[in-house]
Amino acid sequence: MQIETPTILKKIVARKYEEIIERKSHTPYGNLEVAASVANVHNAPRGFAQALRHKIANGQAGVIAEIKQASPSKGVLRNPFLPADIARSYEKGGAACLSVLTDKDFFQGHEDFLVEARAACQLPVIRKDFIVDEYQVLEARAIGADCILLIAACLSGEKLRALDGMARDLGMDVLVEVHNRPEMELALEFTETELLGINNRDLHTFELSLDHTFELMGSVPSDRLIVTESGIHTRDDVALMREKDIHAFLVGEAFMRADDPGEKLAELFQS
Ligand SMILES: O=P(O)(O)OC[C@@H](O)[C@@H](O)c1c[nH]c2ccccc12
Repeated sequence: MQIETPTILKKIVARKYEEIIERKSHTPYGNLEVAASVANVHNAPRGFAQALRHKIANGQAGVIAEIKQASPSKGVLRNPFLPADIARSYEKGGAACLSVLTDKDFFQGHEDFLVEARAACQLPVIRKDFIVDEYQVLEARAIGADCILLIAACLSGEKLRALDGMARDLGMDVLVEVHNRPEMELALEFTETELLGINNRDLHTFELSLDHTFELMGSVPSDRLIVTESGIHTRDDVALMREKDIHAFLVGEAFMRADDPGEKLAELFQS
């Protein structure tokens, strides 16, 4: 199946392929394999999906709290930006998991931010990046990631299958992100993912509508966990989702703009 790749995403992914070539010449695959097996001893996967399920089983929302300095649509979101402090604040505020942007060129992220954030708390962490190559999956585990994001809009079915399988072999969970029906079908056909992210942000236009989640949720098998992504800003947004039986959330901007991100999390999600 051929899926149209949105424009900004095209730009990001084109740059990503260049970046991967640079990285491969700097750190050979073999070195990363060693680093990944060391990580499996010293930074064993913390169970990302399990942490979400655990919160939800206790009647709470499962919140993946994002650590993101900037975004292409909103520019700089937080300054100063201290990943370890933010991680501790999120843990205190009741987050289930963390999401750390590692893309440099478009989100001002860095692998070090993931390492610092994870070391500062007990929470499982997803590497948030544009993953299109096995090298990045290995790299994710090498820096301690517990989960990776795979964006269906920039991957073929075969590539999705390969990257999903590799992440699982390394002990990580996978969050597959979709934002329309063909992408949803691709995710369900080619991956074994338990976690299906529905992005409320249209990657063509940056336009946001929580209706994306409602429109797509009906085609998700009941054994999967839907994560509603982007554009959650108020207690009303949260209540609306929970009324429709959506209990897992990925939230960035609303927390990043708050003085105390963890306090903001508690304010939005405490019942
Ligand atoms: O900041 P928001 O609107 O709360 O959104 C968080 C998250 O969903 C968003 O950062 C995101 C969703 N999918 C992505 C893919 C790549 C980079 C970023 C993202």
